Amino acid sequence: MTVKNLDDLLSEGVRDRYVLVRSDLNVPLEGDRITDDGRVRAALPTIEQLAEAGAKVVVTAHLGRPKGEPDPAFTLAPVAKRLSELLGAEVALAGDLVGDSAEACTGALAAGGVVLLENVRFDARETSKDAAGRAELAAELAALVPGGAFVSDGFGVVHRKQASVYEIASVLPAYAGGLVLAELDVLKKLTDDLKRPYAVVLGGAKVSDKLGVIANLLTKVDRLLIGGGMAYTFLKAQGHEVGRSLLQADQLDQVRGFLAEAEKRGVELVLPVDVLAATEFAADAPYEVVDATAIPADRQGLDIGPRSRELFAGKLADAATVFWNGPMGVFEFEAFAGGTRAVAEALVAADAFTVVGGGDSAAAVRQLGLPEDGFSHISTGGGASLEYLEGKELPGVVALEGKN
Ligand SMILES: Nc1ncnc2c1ncn2[C@@H]1O[C@H](COP(=O)(O)OP(=O)(O)O)[C@@H](O)[C@H]1O
Ligand SMILES: O=C(OP(=O)(O)O)[C@H](O)COP(=O)(O)O
Repeated sequence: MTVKNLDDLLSEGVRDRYVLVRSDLNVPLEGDRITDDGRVRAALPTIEQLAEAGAKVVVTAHLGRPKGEPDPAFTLAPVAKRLSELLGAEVALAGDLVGDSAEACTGALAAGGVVLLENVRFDARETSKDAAGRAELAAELAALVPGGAFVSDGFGVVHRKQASVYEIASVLPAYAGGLVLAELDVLKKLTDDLKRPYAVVLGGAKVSDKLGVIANLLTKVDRLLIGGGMAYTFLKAQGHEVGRSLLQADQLDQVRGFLAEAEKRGVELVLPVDVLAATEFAADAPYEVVDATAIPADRQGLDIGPRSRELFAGKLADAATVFWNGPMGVFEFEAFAGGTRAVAEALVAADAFTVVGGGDSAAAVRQLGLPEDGFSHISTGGGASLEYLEGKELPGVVALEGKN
């Protein structure tokens, strides 16, 4: 891979030069309170190095999945505030992405200053399927930073073929940021120097996205443990009722295929045997422990149950390598955090190379008070890590290759 990196850019000299940085600042929020600032902290070193070298730093990032138009619920304002605190210098938030406010803010930047553009997904062209639309937005972003360079540092989003991740690298001299390189370096160990048994644990709520990686993972892993919101599509595919639990009804056939393929390949596919079935999606919802095969029609599974926790921990105890993405339940609610805690504790206890990936999974580990050094690596990217482990090319990395 011939990719220029941040050090190359710094050694070219950036004083008074614009640098557009794509970071992943997609943090969990409760109202306007950031519940875990891990991604902001992870983005900091690149921004700091560029500012210290006298660049005019323009940061672009997304928050959540707004519908391609401005939506105050997804403003990056809390992130700009946190970034300012961590940086110890004011980071202005432009009121838009490529409009008058962005032009004014970037135009007023002094050497060493940092500006954050408003949520890049407020513009429908960012995530558009139409490459011409994405290219147009990339050109508008580039116009904000005349004579500038681009640093790709948002590891959590490198699997997305989006304007600020992919097309932008064709219109500005492009460099890989330290975070992207560091993350790829660790993940390489899971592909090039893999110790077996190799277990992957999947959960979380981005079920449709992450079902897509399973076909490939089945060719690589010894054990696949499925919990979280992902488990119910598997239970349903086995013919069980899942009540009002999260379900990807249009992918049941695909999941039946995974079950058959796992059996054929001798991959141990482990599903929950019991779940906490709640009356509603709420922190104080009444719930009961039920067999995973007998979820009442009016209930939804919000966590894996005690027998499943033991089962999962047992399957992880003698693994040599574990990759985990996606909480086992709605860990944000104390009553439904036990399954996630059990898996996290099993990883800490295991004598294995352990990687946790994903915004919420990493947040869960920290919020539940587990020691960060109990894991070999905590990655900022869930989907990005999974697609790398699948052996897929990551658009945000491909875009950097052979540039400059
Ligand atoms: N059984 C479940 N039902 C609904 N949501 C769930 C369930 N289990 C986990 N979740 C939710 O999944 C979310 C995280 O999913 P995801 O974004 O896929 O993980 P990550 O950010 O680590 O990649 C959390 O907010 C959690 O509440
Ligand atoms: O949170 C993210 O990914 P993750 O949940 O897979 O870790 C990234 O910010 C990417 O967000 P997206 O999945 O909405 O493209």
